[in-house]
Amino acid sequence: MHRTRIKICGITREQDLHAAVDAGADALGFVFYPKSPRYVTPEQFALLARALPPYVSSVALFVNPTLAEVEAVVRAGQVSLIQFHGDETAGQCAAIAQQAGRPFVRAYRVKPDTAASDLLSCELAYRAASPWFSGLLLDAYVDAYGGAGKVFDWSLIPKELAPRVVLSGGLSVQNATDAVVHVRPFAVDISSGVEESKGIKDARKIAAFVAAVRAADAITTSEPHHERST
Ligand SMILES: O=C(O)c1ccccc1NCC(=O)[C@H](O)[C@H](O)COP(=O)(O)O
Repeated sequence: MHRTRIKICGITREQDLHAAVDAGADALGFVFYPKSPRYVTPEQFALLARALPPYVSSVALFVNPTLAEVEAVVRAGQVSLIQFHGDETAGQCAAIAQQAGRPFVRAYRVKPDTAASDLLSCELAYRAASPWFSGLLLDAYVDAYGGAGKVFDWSLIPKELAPRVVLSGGLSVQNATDAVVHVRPFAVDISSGVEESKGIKDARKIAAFVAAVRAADAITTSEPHHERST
């Protein structure tokens, strides 16, 4: 049975970390962008990371970081993966990931006029730039670097790319089935859709989202690929 990986992003409290782990999340995201309402300091992360159980990945999110900023987080607590959300070039991501000794995901903010070839060539360029490149996270292009709760047009995602991407941007329990059944991404990522307020997660929304994704996985396992509705 296909199992869509799930990342719950923007964790700021230990109770929310436990809620996400208990619900069955595969990865937790921690935001190190000071302007974000979900920002945690390396010191806060150090305490949160000690509560992570084995085999749950921790993803450290940055916007145009220096190597020193990334290394401070990697030293503070267990970081499985770096996620770049700013205007970093492939070379900058590669250099920081190499120095930090961590794989990385490149966030790509999809515009209405983004072509399939843009996404495919971006993935190719990053794969060529670094053995530490893990994949693309596709998010909506809005006036924020991330965490905006906005959906982009999923029909822009090339079918051959979908199984390798993290689908992000405005996901919720309401659109989780559509996302999994019609896009069939490797993973989904959610922040706003499981919050009671920015940075404060709602355990019931987390559990409902994970359950919806798992139910959709059961559908895709039993049925051929559906044409996308959006
Ligand atoms: O979440 C933030 O506040 C944030 C700030 C700056 C850069 C990235 C940020 N989040 C990145 C994520 O991976 C979010 O989960 C992703 O953008 C989806 O967010 P949402 O649309 O709210 O589910």
